[in-house]
Amino acid sequence: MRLLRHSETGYFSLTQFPDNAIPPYAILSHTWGADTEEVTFDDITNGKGKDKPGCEKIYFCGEQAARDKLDYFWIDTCCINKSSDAELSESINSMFRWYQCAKRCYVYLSDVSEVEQKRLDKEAKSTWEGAFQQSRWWTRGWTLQELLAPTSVQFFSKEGKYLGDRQSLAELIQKITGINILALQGSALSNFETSIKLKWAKNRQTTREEDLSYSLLGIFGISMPVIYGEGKQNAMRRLMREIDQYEPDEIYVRNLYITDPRDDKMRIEYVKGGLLEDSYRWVLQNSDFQRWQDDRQCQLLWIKGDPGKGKTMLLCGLVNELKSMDKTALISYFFCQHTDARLNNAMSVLQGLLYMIIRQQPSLVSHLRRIYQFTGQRHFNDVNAWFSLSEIFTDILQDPTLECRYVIIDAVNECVVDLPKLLYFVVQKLPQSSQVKWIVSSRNLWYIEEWLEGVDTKVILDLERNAESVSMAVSKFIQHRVLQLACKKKYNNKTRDDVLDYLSTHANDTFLWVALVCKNLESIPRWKTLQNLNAFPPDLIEFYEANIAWIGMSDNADLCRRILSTVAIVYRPVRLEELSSLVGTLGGMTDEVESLREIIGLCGSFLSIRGDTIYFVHQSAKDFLLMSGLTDPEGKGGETALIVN
Ligand SMILES: Nc1ncnc2c1ncn2[C@@H]1O[C@H](COP(=O)(O)OP(=O)(O)OP(=O)(O)O)[C@@H](O)[C@H]1O
Repeated sequence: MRLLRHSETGYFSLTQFPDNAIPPYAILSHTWGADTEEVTFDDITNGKGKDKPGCEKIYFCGEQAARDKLDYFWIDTCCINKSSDAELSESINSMFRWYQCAKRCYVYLSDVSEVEQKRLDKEAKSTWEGAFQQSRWWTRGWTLQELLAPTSVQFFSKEGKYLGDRQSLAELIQKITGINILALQGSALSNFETSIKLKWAKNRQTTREEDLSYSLLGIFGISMPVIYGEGKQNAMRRLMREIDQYEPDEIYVRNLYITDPRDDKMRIEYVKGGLLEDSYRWVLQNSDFQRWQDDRQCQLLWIKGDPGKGKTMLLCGLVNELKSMDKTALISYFFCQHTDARLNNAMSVLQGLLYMIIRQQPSLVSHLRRIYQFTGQRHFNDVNAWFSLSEIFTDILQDPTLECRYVIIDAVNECVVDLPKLLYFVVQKLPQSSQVKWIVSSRNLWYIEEWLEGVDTKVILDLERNAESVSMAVSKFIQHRVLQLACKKKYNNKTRDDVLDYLSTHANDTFLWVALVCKNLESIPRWKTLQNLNAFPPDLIEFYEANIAWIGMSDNADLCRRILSTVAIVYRPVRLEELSSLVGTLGGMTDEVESLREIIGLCGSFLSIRGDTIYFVHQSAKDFLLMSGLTDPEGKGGETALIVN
């Protein structure tokens, strides 16, 4: 791959790197002007092209990359020597990967100007949105993969002003392109059907007609020779043939799909307010962790701790760390979640782990094919499904070509359906998978301990025994969150320091408590912060009790009580529209979804809404409601009453 960097002359120079030694780089996405306007490979090699209009975006990209501390960057106009057919063909087949591996992708929108818009419409609140939606960038063929392949896509106006990124603008981009929001949030493209991906590409244009097909190679994860001159139809026919060849096995993997744990990890990190490295990296220095990592005999690391001690976030961090320690290591993981019926049973765990392994090492699909080619989808649902899947998993674990080095299961205590089956599976598979290291996390529960007791090759990392490290991690979390709060709520220094001090002295080494208190402070007017601060009790249970009492005193106590008791006793997360009828039968109140949304906000320490679904902010909130006797299953007429006062 050939990369650009600033040269000593103040212009740019090109350096060729072998595939295994490519430095971190940024990449530009843009639309091409007329050929004469763009700076070419020859221009850069001969130090020319400075007066061409296309030079502006090269300067922009270089400067932005420097701001992001990246020395190198790539631009298609001048990093490919297009006079070489071989290089052009190789570049077209590599392009998706190049965008995928870039640290940052900058989308330079030459037809979106904040300044011009402001001049035209002084009243306009959103100065660029209209032009953004109309930009030519959305109509071009190649820009589809440039939007979807990179992990970080940032949009800039023609003045180089940052407009937002793919994540923050996801809803608007979905509206413009019709692309599924999950794909915009980074979900693997293999999760989307061929017809859907073809729909995303429909109505896009390319200068050369064959590029309509060539620009989709990476999106479908295939490669084929580039033959300019073959025409649009032939190129499309060849593309479809390649896709069809790959499809039959794809069906087996899709049938396996319950969830993509990579999406779950992204969602969990997002919902929990973002992963903070400073609050989990202590584990890398921990002697138990190091023993597990260094000693070949130690296969299982069991991370255990009380509610809200940061286990899930620790595992999210460990996935990242293990990946960056060994870039070739394949990791399969699963995050159990009691509140989600897709994520709370042993079968889903197995399917999720297998799905991740096969997605990353597609050749292993042969183990699935062997069993399922005669039976198809039904086999995944019948009474023997667990046993045949376990057999497939065992075969995969013993496959000499297996590249999977780590299997990680978070929160096994939240696997409420068939937990013994799952634990039996883990304990039994350990000796049969000597090249794989396992991590399991759970709360401190005797029945899990009983299951894992017999494993000789395990190391226990007990968070309660590492209280000092956890305490420091919580302190860093407090500092981070309070600074965020202070910034958002515009606290003065005294308020900020008082909040910091209060949280530090009362956190009791529990992340969750801090997270919940900060969430509450977010919804309190700035001037009431100190007044309300001392009302938060330091203990998690007390915290929930205080919140229940608080809800009890509010004008909407009855309504909140009904909602909390309904959501607590139903088996799966409730959708807003379902709740309206449930609560309606309880009290004949409004069934307006938006009103319900607001009312749910009043139960904020317990409930949150994602999309249209209501979740407990944390499992412990639900545990608290169910176990502390605040729900009364004997309630009248099948209702469950929550005693608030
Ligand atoms: N490293 C971290 N970065 C950012 N936030 C964190 C981190 N660790 C913990 N938190 C915060 O603390 C909260 C609780 O953490 P987490 O859910 O990981 O705890 P847990 O031990 O898995 O709890 P439980 O056993 O009850 O499931 C999270 O919602 C998050 O807000």
